[in-house]
Amino acid sequence: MYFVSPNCGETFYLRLLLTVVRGPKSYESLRTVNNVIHNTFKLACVARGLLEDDDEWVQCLEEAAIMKSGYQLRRLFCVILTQCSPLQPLELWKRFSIHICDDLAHKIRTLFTLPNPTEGQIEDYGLYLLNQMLGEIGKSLYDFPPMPQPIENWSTVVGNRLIIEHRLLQIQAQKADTETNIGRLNSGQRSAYDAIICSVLENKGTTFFLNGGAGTGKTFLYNTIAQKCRGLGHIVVTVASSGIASLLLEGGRTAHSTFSIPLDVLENSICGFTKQSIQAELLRETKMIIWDEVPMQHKYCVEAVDRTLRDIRDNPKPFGGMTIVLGGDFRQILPVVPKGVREEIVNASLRRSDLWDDIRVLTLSLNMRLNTIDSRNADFANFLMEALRVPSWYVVQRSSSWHHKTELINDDDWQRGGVNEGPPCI
Ligand SMILES: Nc1ncnc2c1ncn2[C@@H]1O[C@H](COP(=O)(O)OP(=O)(O)OP(=O)(O)O)[C@@H](O)[C@H]1O
Repeated sequence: MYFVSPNCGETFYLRLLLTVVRGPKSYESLRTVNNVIHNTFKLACVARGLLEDDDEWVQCLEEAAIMKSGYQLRRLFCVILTQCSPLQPLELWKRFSIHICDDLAHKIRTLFTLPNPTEGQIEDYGLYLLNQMLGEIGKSLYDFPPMPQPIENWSTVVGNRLIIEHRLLQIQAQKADTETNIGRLNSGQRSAYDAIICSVLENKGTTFFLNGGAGTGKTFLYNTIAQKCRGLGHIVVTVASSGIASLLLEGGRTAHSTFSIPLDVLENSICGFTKQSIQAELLRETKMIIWDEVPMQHKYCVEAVDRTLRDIRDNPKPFGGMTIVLGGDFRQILPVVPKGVREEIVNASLRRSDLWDDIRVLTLSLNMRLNTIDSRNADFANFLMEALRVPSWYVVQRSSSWHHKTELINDDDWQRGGVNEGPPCI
């Protein structure tokens, strides 16, 4: 018998019935249980006790509703629909829609200037957003009967939802006290800030690499720059290579989800969205991209984004002529190359990319996390920096062929943009 995935809906339930009903003469006879003709194969399966109930998903949503936001619950509901084949999705929706849509009254008031949205409108907008999320993975609410469809065509009012999300960030930035944060920048952060803001305001399209060890205030600077530019009405896309780091950035997402970077990225890969998509429209409107923790990303990921931006913005300059702030610390995690040897890992680094030649490096060196007024803290911070810069001075050498110079983080090397022989860096 052919394999049918549980995601195939009625076809799956038909197949399930065919495995248990003896000698069926018609589709109707398959749907008949105890002389009752059921409307769908799924209901016939339920009547035969072939399916489990949705208790598991009820418990999951009940627990999530206590601590998750409306957006996170919509994502979870989307996963439950697409991956878990709930028996009665409509019942789940009816039971939890109030939680799943709990942020939407505010959104409708802000986006559509509708002062008092009704419960029906809120739920309808929730269905619209759910449908959008399903659309990202090639599904729609039609695939999960009897889930209702959104009645209102919110897209004509909303436009590009990604751009709208950024407009909300701009409104927040305009209310924030950006000037106070700018005033708090130390001299290294301030000169980096000036260079980046100058590139944005004068449309220079420079690509920067903000280099700094742990605690040197990179995240603080990213957020200050993003806030300033958003306050001026520009769109700033903030991403990080890991989900945890993206949470520290205002409006941050992972680079993979924002740019739809393929999981198996290759030398000539491009991002997984078309020139007509809403992502492309957002990136054409974007003034600057801030990308944290780039050293842990394979250089092909950054190159794929560069290639895609040149294409969708019809501009042959690096990253389509947009100001880009890449950042991170080459002393921290390097790209993961499955079963890769040292050369392969080093080769996968951004520093081995052709893009590196066009990158302007800005360096932060003052550790802002430690209270350096206490000299013991300062000494410890310096020790850590040294241990990471020249690890072989602090560990027993395994081979005489190892040198004191470290790869990727060697000072001379920064000037030349090349990579020396030496032990793997931490
Ligand atoms: N100019 C500043 N004024 C006041 N506090 C600052 C300043 N810069 C950074 N900080 C604070 O110092 C701490 C470390 O900064 P941040 O997290 O930005 O460093 P980082 O370089 O991103 O570190 P990591 O690489 O570990 O993520 C944070 O608590 C941050 O709020």
